[in-house]
Amino acid sequence: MTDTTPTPESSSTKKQPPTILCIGMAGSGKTTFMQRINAHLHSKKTPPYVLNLDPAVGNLPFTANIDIRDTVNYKEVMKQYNLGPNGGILTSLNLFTTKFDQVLNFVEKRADSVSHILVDTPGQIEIFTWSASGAIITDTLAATYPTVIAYIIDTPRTTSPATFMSNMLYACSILYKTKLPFILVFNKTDVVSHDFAVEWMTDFEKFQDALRRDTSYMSSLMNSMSLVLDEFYQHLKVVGVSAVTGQGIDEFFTAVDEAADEYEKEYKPEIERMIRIKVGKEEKERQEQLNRLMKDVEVSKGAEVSLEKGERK
Ligand SMILES: Nc1nc2c(ncn2[C@@H]2O[C@H](COP(=O)(O)OP(=O)(O)OP(=O)(O)O)[C@@H](O)[C@H]2O)c(=O)[nH]1
Repeated sequence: MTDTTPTPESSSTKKQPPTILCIGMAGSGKTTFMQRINAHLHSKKTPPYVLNLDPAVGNLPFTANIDIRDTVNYKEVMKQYNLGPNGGILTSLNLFTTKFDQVLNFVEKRADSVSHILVDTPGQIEIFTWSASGAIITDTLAATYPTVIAYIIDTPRTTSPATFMSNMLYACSILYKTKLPFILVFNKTDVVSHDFAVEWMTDFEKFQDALRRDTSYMSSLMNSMSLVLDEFYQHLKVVGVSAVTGQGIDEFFTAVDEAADEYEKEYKPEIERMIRIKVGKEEKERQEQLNRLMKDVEVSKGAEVSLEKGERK
């Protein structure tokens, strides 16, 4: 019988489908965007594999291959653990994460036949971005698949320099936390074009002008922070889309392809290096434990320990 277990080399050279993690503030249009990109891939006859990680979503306008709601009922979790809505969502995500190895097995079985893996995250952004389970899910997916963050922004609600800046700072914190290729998706461009945002990101003076016009108490704080963000913008891809009309979706997928290439060239070697360090550390600890055990055996001169005295009759 031949052994079909993939070696680390064969699995790392196999082309894996890019994973798109959709993250965004409540109401930014994540679910509508997921519906749009899912429909787009189906229309191209390159269907994706879809995961829904939002336990509180009422009506999902697309079919998810794996839906957290099939595993945990967040209203029951709220009752059982006496929690409010956010605690209920977080606990449901934690419970689901304990089974994530099984989820990965399902994904792996289909990885050869799907074009992308799409992941919708809970509406309350911090539940995914600042929780241990969110980090475990992100890191586990990113260890195998070229994983890309699609950060969805509600463009019409980001036109003031203050909201724009807070949104960018939030995106910046997610970029540095996940250390993954990042696409800023300016959604709802059917209502307001994202040109102002591109201008602010590429021309520092233009953003400074906008800040000067903004007389809110935050403007001096933002003035200094905008200098920091200039460096952050270098690491981003920016696209404007409308999840409702479908405009900009082709550009979004071009950005995903580029981000997936970036993952292979820059991020994957770093992720593999971190995994090697972790495995090396575990191996060292195991070896130390073994050495301690061998020492104990030496001290007792290998004499057998009688269990008879300790047995209760
Ligand atoms: N005009 C316009 N409206 C949009 C677009 N995308 C989403 N919306 C609307 O924005 C609202 C929020 O969209 P959702 O897809 O539910 O947003 P969400 O981020 O999943 O919201 P949560 O469930 O709170 O996480 C809905 O009323 C959508 O119809 C868009 O591209 N253009």
